[in-house]
Amino acid sequence: MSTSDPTATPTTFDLERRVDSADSTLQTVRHAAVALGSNLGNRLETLQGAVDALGDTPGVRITAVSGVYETDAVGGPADQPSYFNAVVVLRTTLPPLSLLERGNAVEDAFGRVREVRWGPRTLDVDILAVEGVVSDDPKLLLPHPRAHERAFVLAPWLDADPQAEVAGHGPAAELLKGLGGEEAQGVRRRDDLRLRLPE
Ligand SMILES: Nc1ncnc2c1ncn2[C@@H]1O[C@H](COP(=O)(O)OP(=O)(O)OP(=O)(O)O)[C@@H](O)[C@H]1O
Ligand SMILES: Nc1nc2c(c(=O)[nH]1)N=C(CO)CN2
Repeated sequence: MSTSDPTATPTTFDLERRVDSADSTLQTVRHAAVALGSNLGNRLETLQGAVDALGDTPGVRITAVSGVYETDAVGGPADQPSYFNAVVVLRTTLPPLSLLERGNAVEDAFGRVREVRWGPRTLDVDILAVEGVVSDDPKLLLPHPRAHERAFVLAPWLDADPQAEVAGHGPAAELLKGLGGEEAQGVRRRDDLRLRLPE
């Protein structure tokens, strides 16, 4: 409206502006970090498929993808195959629970079955952190409650975001150092392998 008179009739232009400004508050854009893991099937193809599927999600834009790390399985049944792990950093307008649901749908699309805790899986998608969000809802704990103690998470996360921090625990670089570095937990960067950012 060209006038501040509250009784004046709003023009179409003015109404559009007000709707736009309401939209911008509904559509908060947040940074988030998502961990990917695979230790069954074609691990590299699965991780790339997961990156592409996440990147294809309306309201999600992937801004960085880590290198690929081959990692000894932590927890669960003995003698599991090694994992390929990676981390993607993204910007999203999705509410955190919708991001989790999308991650679960991508796991299902890659044949994830849930039988044994920490058992082998074609694909695991974990939400590591969502900017400004701390959650104690067991459906979505944020930051991820075990991220700070897992070199297979911290090493690729640092790759994708050297400034990464785990709220309540500190900078990822310090946390990884405190664990004795990546080698201490059997985490090896595979320089011969690479994940592409979605086009
Ligand atoms: N930050 C999070 N990211 C992903 N899942 C979460 C998160 N917080 C809570 N969950 C819940 O954890 C449940 C179990 O997830 P999942 O089977 O992938 O665990 P996991 O990957 O095997 O183990 P871990 O949680 O130790 O990584 C999911 O149903 C989900 O609702
Ligand atoms: N190396 C490795 N070990 C794990 C992983 C993983 O992604 N990589 N995920 C787990 C449950 O999320 C349990 N153990």
